[in-house]
Amino acid sequence: MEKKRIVVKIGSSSLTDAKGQIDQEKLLDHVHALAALREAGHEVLLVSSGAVAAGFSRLGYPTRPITLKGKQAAAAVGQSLLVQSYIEQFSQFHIIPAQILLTRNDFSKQDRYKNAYATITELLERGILPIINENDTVSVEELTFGDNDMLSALVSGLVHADQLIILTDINGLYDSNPRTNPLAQKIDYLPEVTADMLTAAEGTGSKVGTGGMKSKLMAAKTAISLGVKVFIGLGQGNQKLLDIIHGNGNGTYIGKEGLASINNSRQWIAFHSEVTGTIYVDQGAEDALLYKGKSLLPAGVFNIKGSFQKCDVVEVVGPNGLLGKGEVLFSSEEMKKMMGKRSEELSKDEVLSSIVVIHRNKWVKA
Ligand SMILES: Nc1ncnc2c1ncn2[C@@H]1O[C@H](COP(=O)(O)OP(=O)(O)O)[C@@H](O)[C@H]1O
Ligand SMILES: N[C@@H](CCC(=O)OP(=O)(O)O)C(=O)O
Repeated sequence: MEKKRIVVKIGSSSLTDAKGQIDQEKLLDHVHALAALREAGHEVLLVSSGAVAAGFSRLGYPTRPITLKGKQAAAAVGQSLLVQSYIEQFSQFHIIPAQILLTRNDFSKQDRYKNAYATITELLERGILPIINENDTVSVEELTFGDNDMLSALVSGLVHADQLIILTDINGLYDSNPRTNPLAQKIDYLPEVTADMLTAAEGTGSKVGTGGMKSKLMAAKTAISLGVKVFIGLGQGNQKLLDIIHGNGNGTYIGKEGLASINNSRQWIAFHSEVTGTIYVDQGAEDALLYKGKSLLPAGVFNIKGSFQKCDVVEVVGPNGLLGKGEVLFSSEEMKKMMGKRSEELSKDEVLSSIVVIHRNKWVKA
């Protein structure tokens, strides 16, 4: 049997009740299934929502709070209750969980991103089961992942998972919301996430969850572009996750077979980096970058905008518009002196150790 790396995301509605209590029976069902997946030899990471939903009633809120401070306070209480339940339930299977709380900044700063990867890999190598959630108590609205569906997609890419399983309270994607349209048809397989599908998934989800089906589909789109196939749906009993990875799950499978994984440098540039400048290139450079798989050389650059440092990420614009993003090997000041010059002229300059502006391994197409 081939050992797989699986990320399982469990939504609030699959862990808690509407009154704001952890549903221990539901949680135990998930724990059983996660343990069975490991027992079968697979590596497992869990992205668990439910902190706000598990915490709000203890603070005296009648429903899930809507203010930022209310959600953060509820998450602070609920996260520890959740992890306490996981530790207790996993102990029956001799599985040691590790709590990892991430913020958007942990992805956008490259050193933190690399560090998160190293730590998670170390935990997996030592047989620990990482339980990941957003660090809700310190995340501010503009700096969040949006929801845990997107967090789970980004985590799947980071760890090069074979599959992302999003467990929710409905058996997959329908062509319109089945809670409001009794004629809605279930979709068993989706090769890719289209704009039409995103429209079909509009509408709010449960009272305790956040994003509804649309946020799951947007996450699926991201996971697929990171090379990870996705399942969205539900199941019951300890075999449910094994059934899902064997193609017998009750839900929607998304993504074609044989998706290519993307290395972490490229993932970081494409999805997490902050762009600090723009480089304008001519037709020859556009062809080299887009169709010939080559690095960008100074001769093809005719203008730059913004102030950037070596190793910053910049956008590259060609005669036909935005081409992509890449890690630049010279600062904007150095670039001003270099642009338009042919490599032979530049290599005479001993100050410059390299004449590549953006290396092809640190470049991603738009
Ligand atoms: N096209 C659709 N297909 C399936 N579910 C949909 C669709 N549009 C909206 N939904 C809603 O999305 C809900 C799942 O999202 P949500 O409650 O946020 O789950 P979770 O808490 O698991 O993240 C479903 O219960 C359903 O009401
Ligand atoms: N970090 C939040 C996640 C909220 C969230 O995305 O919930 P869900 O839509 O149920 O996955 C929490 O733990 O409550």
